[in-house]
Amino acid sequence: MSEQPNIGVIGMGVMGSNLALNIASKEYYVAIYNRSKSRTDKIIANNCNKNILPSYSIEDFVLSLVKPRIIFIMITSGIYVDNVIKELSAYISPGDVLIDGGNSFYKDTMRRSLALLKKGIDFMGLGISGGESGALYGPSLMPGGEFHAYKKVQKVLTNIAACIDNEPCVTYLGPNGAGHYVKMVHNGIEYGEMQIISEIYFLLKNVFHVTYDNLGEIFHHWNQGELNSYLLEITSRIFLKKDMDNCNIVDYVLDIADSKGTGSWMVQDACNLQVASNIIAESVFSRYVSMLKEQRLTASNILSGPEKQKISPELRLLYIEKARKALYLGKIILYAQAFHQLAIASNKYNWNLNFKKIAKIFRAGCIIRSKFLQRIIDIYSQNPDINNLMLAPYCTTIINNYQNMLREIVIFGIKNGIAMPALSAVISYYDSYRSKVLPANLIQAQRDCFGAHTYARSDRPGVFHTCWLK
Ligand SMILES: NC(=O)C1=CN([C@@H]2O[C@H](COP(=O)(O)OP(=O)(O)OC[C@H]3O[C@@H](n4cnc5c(N)ncnc54)[C@H](OP(=O)(O)O)[C@@H]3O)[C@@H](O)[C@H]2O)C=CC1
Ligand SMILES: O=C(CO)[C@H](O)[C@H](O)COP(=O)(O)O
Repeated sequence: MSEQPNIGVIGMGVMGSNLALNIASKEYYVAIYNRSKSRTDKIIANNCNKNILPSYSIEDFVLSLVKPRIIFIMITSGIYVDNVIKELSAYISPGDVLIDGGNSFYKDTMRRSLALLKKGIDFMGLGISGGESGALYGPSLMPGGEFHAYKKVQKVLTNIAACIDNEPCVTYLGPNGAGHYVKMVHNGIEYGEMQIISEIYFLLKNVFHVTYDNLGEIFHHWNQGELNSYLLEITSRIFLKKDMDNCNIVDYVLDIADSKGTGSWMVQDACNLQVASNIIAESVFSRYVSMLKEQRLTASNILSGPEKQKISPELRLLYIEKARKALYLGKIILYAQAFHQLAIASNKYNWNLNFKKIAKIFRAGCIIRSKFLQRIIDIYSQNPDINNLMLAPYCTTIINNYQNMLREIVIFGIKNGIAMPALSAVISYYDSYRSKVLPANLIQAQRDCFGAHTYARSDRPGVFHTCWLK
């Protein structure tokens, strides 16, 4: 080990502290710095035998590191990252590498890369997934930046990343904002999966009267098959978690979902790219509706819904299996949308994203790790240029077998007054995507009628305008 730290980490919150410990555990000497001293002191007090050197000013922190310096910035995203970069700029030197490992907006990363490149500083936007245990034991890493900068940090990233089948869950993704874009899409998928799982849970609980204990068992059972995923696994365990009075804690968790921005960025970006990521949009909007708790309480006493159906035990069993299939189908179409958005963004920004490699680094360490990712890898191995994952033979077979179950589940939810925004979005997107003809002809005619926007015809080439009201 060198006498001076060779890696630095700024930000000793959940992610930064665990990442620093992970790096230190791989025989690096790590310098740490946190805005508030107390967090730094806590890390040092709890890890006195580790290769960690605390600093209490940015200047001391930077000057403690051997050149070329590798500095991870692990702080709250937004303007704070600009402020920290500004503070660092007074002490760092050309050739040093700054790595922003937070959930930064990819356009901020593009801007920061360009500005720092002019000063000879390499900047990488690094998506990190895995939460606190991932950061500590091995996350999935999504690096974007100049390739020569990646080469400087490749070893440490490879050493700290999760590993599966002897392959580290890190790969160079592309220049500037590519890494943070992929992380944003990862989070969009995370939102979508959490939402469709929640819709299924809510239907089973409120219409089929499945208890939390049974939900835990059912989800655990589902997790043994094609639906296997980290999110399903933690969900089954959440259902079963009891407090001291033997009550299921989840029952007492307030139904207001928070969000920190990545989901809404993905949806805003989908609109900018004109990509129909409606499942993720509904997942984001559902969190916003959940925030209207007071209004919902008032409305629940004023606005009526349907009577809930009475369910026989046989029907209950039948529908639980249909729900499993609806969930898997929802997941497949969610991924189809997310990877489509990635493809369009990759073209727009010339990132040349490799979708097979992206699916590979999602397989371990990260929040969306699941069995289905191997299917995606197989699909892109066979056809790297596939337009939409739904068109791959594996997905087509599942879709054709399961689509009626999804319909039944969504109809069942609607009939019983249970909102299913994301799963409804899945079936609507699916039906639109497979339609030879859509009602867009009428929209074009309306646009031409009120705004003389013109239209194309299906029977002959040209641009047309009609005086519709004369
Ligand atoms: N938690 C998670 O599961 C994941 C989080 N991320 C991302 O990683 C980043 C860090 O998240 P996390 O560790 O959870 O956050 P925490 O809230 O646990 O910690 C935030 C850290 O940022 C520092 N900070 C905040 N504002 C400033 C500022 N103005 N100047 C300097 N430092 C500041 C805090 O310092 P202080 O102690 O002084 O307040 C603290 O060290 C975020 O971008 C987050 O989105 C990415 C993947 C997963
Ligand atoms: O990046 C993450 C996981 O991958 C973070 O946990 C992020 O905070 C999750 O997003 P949100 O807080 O909006 O639910």
